[in-house]
Amino acid sequence: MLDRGERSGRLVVNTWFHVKHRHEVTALTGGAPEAARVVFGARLELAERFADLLREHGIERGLIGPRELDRLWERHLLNSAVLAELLPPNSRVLDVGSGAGLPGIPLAIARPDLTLTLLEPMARRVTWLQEVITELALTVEVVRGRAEEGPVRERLAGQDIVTARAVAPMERLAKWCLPLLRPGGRLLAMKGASAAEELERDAAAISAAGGGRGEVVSCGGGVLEVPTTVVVVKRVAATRSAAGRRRDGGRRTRKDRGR
Ligand SMILES: C[S@@+](CC[C@H](N)C(=O)[O-])C[C@H]1O[C@@H](n2cnc3c(N)ncnc32)[C@H](O)[C@@H]1O
Repeated sequence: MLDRGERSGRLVVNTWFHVKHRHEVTALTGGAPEAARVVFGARLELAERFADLLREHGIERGLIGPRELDRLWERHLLNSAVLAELLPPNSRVLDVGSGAGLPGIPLAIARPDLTLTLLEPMARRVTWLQEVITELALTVEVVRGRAEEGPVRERLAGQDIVTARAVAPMERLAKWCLPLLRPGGRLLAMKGASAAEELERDAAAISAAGGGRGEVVSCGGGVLEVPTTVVVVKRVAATRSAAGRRRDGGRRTRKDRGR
């Protein structure tokens, strides 16, 4: 799918969303598109090394499918890194279900000011994430576990931001991720074209889990052909169980009940 054009420094690419309509992107040496320099700046080389690691080991280690090799940058690295637009400086960020390291590793590369943790339950993926972090000398913590587990909640609660890409529907993400945020913190769920429908469908569950109304926003509009669609949900209240008790151990106040 990815074939080198005749002119030097240009690539002709069939992108994932326009398979029939070929378009051109300017390529940097090493195969990264020009947009990668805008997004990763002086840390582009680290992003290129991550792309190389995924290209060399991603398929054999069950992290990406063979079709992803040709669209690593646009669909995976850049699509993930542009989420940085929504992250305030020096935020404490948790990437739930990090898998191959998306969006967590591109965010760690693009934004070294963040305090980043990657959460992943599968042992072999945790090993991969630790290897990548060592190889790229990133300051990132990796935790093995599931977002909804008690010890994980105790250890990782109070995040400013929780990210999740291709992990679960909004209903489950809200239940798993909102308790990991500080009040006022935000869940950023990377979603596809049906983001607005999903948000509407799961609105009641999101509210019950302590989330606000939620909105669909777009990131990377200036650099990506297809901007990244993100569902943003603010944690506005403590998570409530059916019995009316807060999952965080507190009692409901008159103010809570009136919400
Ligand atoms: C489809 S993969 C996506 C991985 C990565 N975010 C990406 O976009 O390439 C979903 C990941 O979520 C992890 N996962 C599933 N349930 C989870 C849970 N309850 N808590 C944390 N991670 C979970 C899986 O182990 C898997 O690595």
